[in-house]
Amino acid sequence: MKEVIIATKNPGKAREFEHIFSPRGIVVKTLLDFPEFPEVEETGTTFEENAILKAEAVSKALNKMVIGDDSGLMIDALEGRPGIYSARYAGEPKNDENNIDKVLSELTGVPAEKRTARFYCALAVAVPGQEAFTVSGTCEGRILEERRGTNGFGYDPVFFVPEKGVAMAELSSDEKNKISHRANALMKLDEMLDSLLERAERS
Ligand SMILES: O=c1[nH]c(=O)c2ncn([C@@H]3O[C@H](COP(=O)(O)OP(=O)(O)OP(=O)(O)O)[C@@H](O)[C@H]3O)c2[nH]1
Ligand SMILES: [Mg+2]
Repeated sequence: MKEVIIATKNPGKAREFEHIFSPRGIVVKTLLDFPEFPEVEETGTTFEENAILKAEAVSKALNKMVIGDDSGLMIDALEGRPGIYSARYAGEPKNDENNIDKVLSELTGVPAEKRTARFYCALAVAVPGQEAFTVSGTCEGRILEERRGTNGFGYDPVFFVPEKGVAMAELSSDEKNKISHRANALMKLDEMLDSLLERAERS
């Protein structure tokens, strides 16, 4: 059985990875399957550093290949915020609704053409005994003035995807997983993934 471990406790990310991997016959495990595993502290200053911190902590603990995902929303009118602080933008404990409210209030009065933003996803691959490496993907859009749709997670209800003409949260998971920052990053792993998984199976 091919299995990939993702170092995340975020159920929204977990669902997306399952959706992307299961048609390929790959079983996804996340930290939701290891509830005793503590949340990895994200002390890095970039998405890449944090993705590596997550992947390596879990890879060392389980002695297996692990993928870490650090992602977030970068809004041009807010000089790239919330960025690496996206999950906790409105403070602890992390709360998607409060984060959206904070972003919308900071953008009050900013016209549509200046509400450009992008999602960014860094994926780190940690293999025991090897140096971790990263790939990244983005997805361009614009911040709406109010929520639309109920799919996805995080800031999806206020992230307008121009190429689709709807909010990210109005897309089906099939549609989101074709165009998202996470899907674009994963695509860059695609060629390596089979050999990495075979090696992981043998280890
Ligand atoms: O609308 C969204 N659609 C997405 O597709 C998406 N991807 C990331 N994000 C935001 O960025 C934070 C990640 O922070 P993050 O990488 O630290 O993850 P997290 O803390 O939620 O879980 P973990 O993986 O660290 O366990 C998340 O909480 C969200 O606020 C997204 N928002
Ligand atoms: Mg996190």
